[in-house]
Amino acid sequence: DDGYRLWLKFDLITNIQQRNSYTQKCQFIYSDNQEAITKTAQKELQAGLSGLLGKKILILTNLAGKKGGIILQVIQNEQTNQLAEDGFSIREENQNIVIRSRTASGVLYGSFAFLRQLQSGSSIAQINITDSPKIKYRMLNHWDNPLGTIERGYAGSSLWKWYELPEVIDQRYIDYARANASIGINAVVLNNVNASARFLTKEYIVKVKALADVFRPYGIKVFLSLNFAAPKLLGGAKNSDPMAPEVRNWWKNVTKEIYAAIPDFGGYLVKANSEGEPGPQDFGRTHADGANMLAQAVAPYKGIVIWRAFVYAADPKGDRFKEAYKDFKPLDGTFASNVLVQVKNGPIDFQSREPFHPLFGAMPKTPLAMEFQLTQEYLGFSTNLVYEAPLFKECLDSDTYSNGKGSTVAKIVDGSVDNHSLTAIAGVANTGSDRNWTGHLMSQANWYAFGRLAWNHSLSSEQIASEWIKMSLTQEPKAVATIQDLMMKSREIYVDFTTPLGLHHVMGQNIHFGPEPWLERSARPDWTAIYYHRADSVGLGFDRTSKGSNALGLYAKEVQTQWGNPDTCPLPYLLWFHHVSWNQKLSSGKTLWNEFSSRYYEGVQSVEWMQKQWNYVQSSIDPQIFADVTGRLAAQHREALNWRDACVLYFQQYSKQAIPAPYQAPSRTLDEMKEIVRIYQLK
Ligand SMILES: CO[C@H]1[C@H](O)[C@@H](O)[C@H](O)O[C@@H]1C(=O)O
Repeated sequence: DDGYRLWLKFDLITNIQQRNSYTQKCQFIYSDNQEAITKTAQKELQAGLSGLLGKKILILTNLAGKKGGIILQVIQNEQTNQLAEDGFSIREENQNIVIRSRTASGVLYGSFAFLRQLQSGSSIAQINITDSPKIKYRMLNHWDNPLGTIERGYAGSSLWKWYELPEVIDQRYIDYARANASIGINAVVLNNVNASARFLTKEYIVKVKALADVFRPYGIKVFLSLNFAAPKLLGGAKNSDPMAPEVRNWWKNVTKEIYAAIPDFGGYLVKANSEGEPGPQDFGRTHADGANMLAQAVAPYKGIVIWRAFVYAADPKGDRFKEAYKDFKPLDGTFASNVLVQVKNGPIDFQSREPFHPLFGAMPKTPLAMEFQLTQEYLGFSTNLVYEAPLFKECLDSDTYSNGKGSTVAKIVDGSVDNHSLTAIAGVANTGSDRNWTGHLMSQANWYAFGRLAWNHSLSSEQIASEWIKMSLTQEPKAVATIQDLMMKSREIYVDFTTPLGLHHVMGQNIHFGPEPWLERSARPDWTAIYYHRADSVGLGFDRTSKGSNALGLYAKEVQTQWGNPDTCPLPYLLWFHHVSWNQKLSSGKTLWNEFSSRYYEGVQSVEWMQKQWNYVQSSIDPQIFADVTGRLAAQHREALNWRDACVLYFQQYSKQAIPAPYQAPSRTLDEMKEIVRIYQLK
């Protein structure tokens, strides 16, 4: 069905003139390279072209001077040496279209890029495209658990059926690999960073190998998240101290076993000393000690270690914003050369809007990987339409000024500012066993956008949306424009009805899709809402200037200037950095209270606007998809009303001011809202 096929639909092109013009140039496929990945490229081209053109396109075994077809060429020459590894060119030469790269993977990406031209109706006359990935490892991180659940997964259960593997190979594994390859994703971490040690057992290594064998012909490397206490849990070691020879040996041996089964295994992803996970600090060692021990174990096989910087200690008087910086910045320059430190886009935790993480630009001697979250933990799960490309771009385009103007986060991550060739970007996957993969059909666009931006972070959100819509939903120009507009506004709309003006972390303790701004008690002080919003009779927001926590001081001077003055700080970041009084006039001309409370109402109205816009495109959309998205928008509207009523009523207790005209006070009371949230969270 339509949802399952993602953006790889390849239905017959109905415009006959256009189809004929393509057919003329796509009469056959030929390759003189027979690597497995090149064969995949041939097969994908054949399937795609045959669907689009409505006739079987043959794969030739002998070119014999034929013209009018597609030639795949893996070759090292002056031209391909100009491209990054896996870069490609697509050119018309001697009346054939040549897709050329230094690597078979490059030819595969070129083939999908070529298909994309046809799928979106672009001209291929005198085609001349060169394209190279800006980042080396373009990864999905699955937070999948061995028993099939997914941490923060909202699209069904895990794709990996561990109990059936290695004997049973589900067709879905192959379809998943195709989808990734089509957007340039070349690495996959199979399991949750809150990791079970069982993935390092013999029993599981053969299962992982089975998946690696499926993914290899699509150019995808497999990684595992590891449990740092595994030597003790599995190996019977006394403890897991990374300086203990017994422990180091254990890792060496298990790594050897993995590489014996999977020679191109990518390496390890590690969450250590974070949220209760074990780590080197348990033994008085540093993150670098832990990472370097593992780096040494994988180095003989050219593996890498990706060490997460998502750490924060329980200090009720401190500022969680600063924790990772405090732990990691001093370690810059002490990591082995095959270690990357993976940093979330923002300093807290995947909120609907965060300033960029202050570690970007602060560790020039260490390659930093970006971690985005595709799964919508704080973006309305799978009932809310939130197109994430603008969120990703906002972070990637932020200037750290670490090495002068233009040292954007993107250029830190792609290695160009500090001259790193080991580079990576990760997206926490939003896939699951649902028929349409992502729960909300429109969330497929987030998977797609992540892949496209991982390849080329300078693409615009608009362009990516338009590509995706044309391949996934419709090519009817008015519908494309309407849906694109709706997607482009969707993230800001979500921010408005949940956490406007830089408010953050006021979601339910358990229901991250709903509000709980009144939350005062939690297992950890820095998990409560009141820790973050700091509402009082004077105003609202977390003072992170030098008069407050001074988290702002972690950024370059230029950034401090941008955000440090409450009168000039852009409104989207205001409450991230300032405690602003309720009556303060903002740059919008309204007082804080009026602007803040109005945003909730405008946000709800905007959801109604999205519903209307979606209705306009009905005739251009597959009926099942149309109905499903219609239903989800209605659910989103219900949730938006909950956010609005809960938040304006709660914060009104502090502002003690009326809801500004023309808006009307909610018809529900604060106690009623608390009861709704309480019941949601009952076990
Ligand atoms: C995997 O655990 C997650 C946790 O579920 C999630 O609420 C938070 O976003 O971050 C953690 C992390 O990124 O480690």
